Amino acid sequence: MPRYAQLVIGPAGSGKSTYCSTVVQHLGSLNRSAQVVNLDPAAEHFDYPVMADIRELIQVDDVMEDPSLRFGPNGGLVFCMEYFANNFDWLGESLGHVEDDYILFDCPGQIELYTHLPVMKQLVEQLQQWEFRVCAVFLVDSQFMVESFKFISGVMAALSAMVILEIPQINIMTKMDLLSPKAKKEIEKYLDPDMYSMMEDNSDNIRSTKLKKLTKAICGLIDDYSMVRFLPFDRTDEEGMNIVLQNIDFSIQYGEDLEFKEPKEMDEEPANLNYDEAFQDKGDS
Ligand SMILES: Nc1nc2c(ncn2[C@@H]2O[C@H](COP(=O)(O)OP(=O)(O)OP(=O)(O)O)[C@@H](O)[C@H]2O)c(=O)[nH]1
Ligand SMILES: [Mg+2]
Repeated sequence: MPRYAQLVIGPAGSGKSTYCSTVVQHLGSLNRSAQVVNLDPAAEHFDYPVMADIRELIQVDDVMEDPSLRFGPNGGLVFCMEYFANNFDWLGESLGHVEDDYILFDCPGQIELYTHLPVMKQLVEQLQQWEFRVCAVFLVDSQFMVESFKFISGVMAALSAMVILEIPQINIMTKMDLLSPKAKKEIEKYLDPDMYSMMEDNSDNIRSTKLKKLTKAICGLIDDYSMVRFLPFDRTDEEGMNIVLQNIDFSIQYGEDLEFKEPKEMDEEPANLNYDEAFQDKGDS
């Protein structure tokens, strides 16, 4: 039987730890069990019960205080993650082997982990060897996405994680509950973005012709290949959370084996919604 994993990633403060605790609670209310592993060696606060905590293996404070290392907070975190990559046995022992596991990994927010360092890719490969079906859940804070250029840089960050990890990725805009109804309406255009018109709207702000051309080329590439879109995540909206979960479950084929063993009733709803259908439903409502 496969095991299932969500790698919860995204910039610092985007809401990763809050997402993990909200989703675990929500799954509990649906009678589905899920566990969380904290992979942030600098974590100070989270309010979910942990199945395993990287701080048992190594802590950033210890690394920073070590006189032979003398790292600052960011270098310290990179050191911790490299140490972790050399000690995956610790994670293997902590996870044990329970069939049908569904585990959320609450990852650190440093962007360099998803742009050029190999550790997250190594983690994915290790989990796949342990028979996990892994997807990435990339979070961005909706508060920062109300302007086109901030949005484009968020898209690029999501894309860089997609390219480096090479696994299915669901991109999510968090903290939707903090938006006013007007801002919510405004942000809808960013969920399934038309990058060409976004570029047109803002191209007057760019003075350099070369930069204008480059931005246009990037927007065109993203749009032509429909590479990045976002699902809204509002922790106060159960229906919306279900749509996010359906997309994630679909990407890791959660439930396929269960269906195989227990044939469905004729009139039963399909367990997995197609990504487009789910997105369409949300867009229409
Ligand atoms: N209102 C609201 N606040 C949120 C939500 N998600 C996160 N927050 C708040 O945003 C802040 C950061 O959230 P965290 O969950 O710690 O973010 P994180 O991505 O784990 O942060 P790092 O681990 O430091 O990178 C906290 O004050 C949270 O309470 C949300 O959906 N709604
Ligand atoms: Mg966190």
